[in-house]
Amino acid sequence: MTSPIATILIVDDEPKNRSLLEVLLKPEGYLTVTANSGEEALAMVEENPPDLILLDVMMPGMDGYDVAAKLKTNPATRNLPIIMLSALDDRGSKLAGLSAGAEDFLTKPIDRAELWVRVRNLLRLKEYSDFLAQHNQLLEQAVRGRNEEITERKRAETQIIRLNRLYAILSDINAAIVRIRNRQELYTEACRIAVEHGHFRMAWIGSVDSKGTGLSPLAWSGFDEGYLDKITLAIRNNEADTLVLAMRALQEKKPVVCNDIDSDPKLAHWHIDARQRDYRSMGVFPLMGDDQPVGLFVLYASELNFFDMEEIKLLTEVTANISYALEYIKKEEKLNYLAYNDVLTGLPSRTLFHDRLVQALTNAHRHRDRLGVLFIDLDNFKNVNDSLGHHAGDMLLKQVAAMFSVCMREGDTVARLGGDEFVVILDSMTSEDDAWMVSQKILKLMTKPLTIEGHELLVTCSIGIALYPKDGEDAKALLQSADGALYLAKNKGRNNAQFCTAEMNAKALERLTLENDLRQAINRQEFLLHYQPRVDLISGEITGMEALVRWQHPVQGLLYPTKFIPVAEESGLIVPLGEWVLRTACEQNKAWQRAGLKPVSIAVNLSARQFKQQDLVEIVTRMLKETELDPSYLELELTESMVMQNVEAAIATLSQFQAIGVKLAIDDFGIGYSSLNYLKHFPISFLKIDQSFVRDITTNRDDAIIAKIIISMAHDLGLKVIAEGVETDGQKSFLSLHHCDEMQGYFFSMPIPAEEFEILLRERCCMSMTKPRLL
Ligand SMILES: Nc1nc2c(ncn2[C@@H]2O[C@@H]3COP(=O)(O)O[C@H]4[C@@H](O)[C@H](n5cnc6c(=O)[nH]c(N)nc65)O[C@@H]4COP(=O)(O)O[C@H]3[C@H]2O)c(=O)[nH]1
Repeated sequence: MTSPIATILIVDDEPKNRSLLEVLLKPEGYLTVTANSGEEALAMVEENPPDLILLDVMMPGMDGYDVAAKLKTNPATRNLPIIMLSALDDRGSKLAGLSAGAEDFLTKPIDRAELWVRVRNLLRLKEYSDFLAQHNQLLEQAVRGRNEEITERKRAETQIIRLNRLYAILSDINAAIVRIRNRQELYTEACRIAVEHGHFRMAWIGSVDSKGTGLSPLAWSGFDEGYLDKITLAIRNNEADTLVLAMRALQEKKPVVCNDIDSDPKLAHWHIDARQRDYRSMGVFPLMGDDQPVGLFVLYASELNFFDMEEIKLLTEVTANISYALEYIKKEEKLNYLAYNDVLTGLPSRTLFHDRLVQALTNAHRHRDRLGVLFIDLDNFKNVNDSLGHHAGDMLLKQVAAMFSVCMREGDTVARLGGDEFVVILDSMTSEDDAWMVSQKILKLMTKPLTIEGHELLVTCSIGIALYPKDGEDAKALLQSADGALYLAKNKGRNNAQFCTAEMNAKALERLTLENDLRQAINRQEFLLHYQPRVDLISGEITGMEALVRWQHPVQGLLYPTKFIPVAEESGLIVPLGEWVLRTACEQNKAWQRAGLKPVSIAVNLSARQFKQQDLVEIVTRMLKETELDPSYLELELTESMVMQNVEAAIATLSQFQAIGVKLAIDDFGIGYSSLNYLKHFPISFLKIDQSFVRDITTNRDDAIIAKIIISMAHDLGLKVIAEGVETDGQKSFLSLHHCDEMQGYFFSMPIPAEEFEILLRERCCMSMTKPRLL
């Protein structure tokens, strides 16, 4: 097939666009003609059909879609290839153009190289289809003149089938290139088309590493039966000599074919495998990027001598088009990356941050979650830039960005807005304190000097905190609040974090002071334990006690756990505090036993953080050993949520406690998961019904029913039930009536200091079952 000079009709109502396209196409050797409207274009096509049309979509009067539809419904112009031109880059416009019949679509501003490739491909396809049409005519003539050479007809038929196949591959792969913007999808589709339309037995595509030799198969289609696994193994074992054709194609950067695998001695190690799968010929076509091989398109056919000149030429063209598409995807990825990421730090950029914030706010709104935004500004960044230069400034920003990222949880976003401004989105916070804690973590992190280009620098930062929904319900309002809070932080002398409201700042300050005091309280021995008796419901005897921690604060007086346990938990101070409680409780119980008082067990509350400690069982064992308390006199109280968080790990830890003889109780039962069903898997001895059920047990029918159910189901599971917070005779009677085993509450005694509890025990006292003792 020889190609005469192709004529291209350019249809655009903008004269500037028409001239630009002419300037781009003429040097490539094409003849160009122009029309300034759809109507004029149709008239010109009728008079003198071009070889290809570049058709603008948006034109006054008849638009590009109408023109394409008209041409494609007319049998005389149906085969004219059309490339639509539009400033709209959306999928919908492209699909509308393609469904109007256009073969291809280009987005304005037109990329010169892309225009050339698309025009060249479509002209080539047209050449094939014209050629096919001519042959069809010849064939029809041949059929009509029955006596003409049969062999010639057969040859023409075979040629037509073959060309049809080539045409199908080229056109389908070109359509895939226009449609697909994802590398893997493109590979998979190209292999599928080669097998389904090109009738190859198998096709695979592999990528090549940056050294140009390491190959990894990424997509395949057709009859493989483990062949690709063997190739992958050969690659992994570095058997370059068994992959001769692939290696040659990579080195020579051009196609390599073998038209008879079975008799090629270089492929001897593949003979059996190839024969079993009916692979007779194979072709290896390199995919190129920046003049270097980036991959290979490998095709196997079940005919001998499958790859003739025409076939190789076409497949070379197909691979050139795939290579072009890969380059395009790479460019697009780079552009996307640059649009969404800060090049210096690799953090999300302002645009991506904004997208994520809007997304996070939508989720928070839907799930009624809280969300926090922190605005962070480095305090002395300008000094670094001025004194050490911009390069040092850049290095500092990179280090700081990496440090910020490290202290975030998965799901949180750290972004750089520009300069020394960073911003953090804290997703799904459990409490408002979370934002405060993260800000403190960041401030703490920044107290460590950084080494930048040999200089040791101390760079502090100021942080503004805003919370959704209270400080703003949309991205703009929230950012304004965070910015306002940052201003407050700067005004307060920098190196601190501020909320945007006075009330929140006061709370934060209080919390911060409490945490600092708590830190010193352990060393200053400001903690003490109070003990609350547990009473047997039938005999009224004291069966045990619960140790409850108190803090004798030097300024604020006696503080109760609800005031400081959450802060201790969040700051990690609960671990040393918890150990102190355990040791003191065991020591005290042993001391009473040594003094000859009635031996009873002591219950100690464990916090969630303590329960997660890897060496908790060892710590408890050590405490028991050191205090010489028999393990059967120690009970550990856990909440439902603690054991339900990781059921398997919880069962393992609880079993270890059971093995050493320590008893276990589930505290506050009923308010958590209410999964009595699960409880049978835990080796526990007691269930403590939460106060909130006991409170209204005599007045609220639901609470009464729940309490009754908990008691009877716990008994079925062999557990003892303890009711907490029993304050009245009515509550006590109800619980006795329904066979609750033990009780604890102000009705019997408030939690009391050790000396008072000792008196209770010394009296070997049966608690009064009729009148409140200490209320
Ligand atoms: N209204 C009312 N309240 C009653 C009555 N009887 C007892 N209480 C109170 O209910 C709480 C029972 O302890 P809890 O459920 O384990 O709940 C405890 C426990 O979860 C935690 N806690 C106390 N000590 C420790 C400790 O050493 N370590 C840990 N991790 N948590 C502790 O703090 C929570 C509160 O402790 P406290 O303030 O001592 O409050 C105690 C106790 O004083 C009653 O009849 N009516």
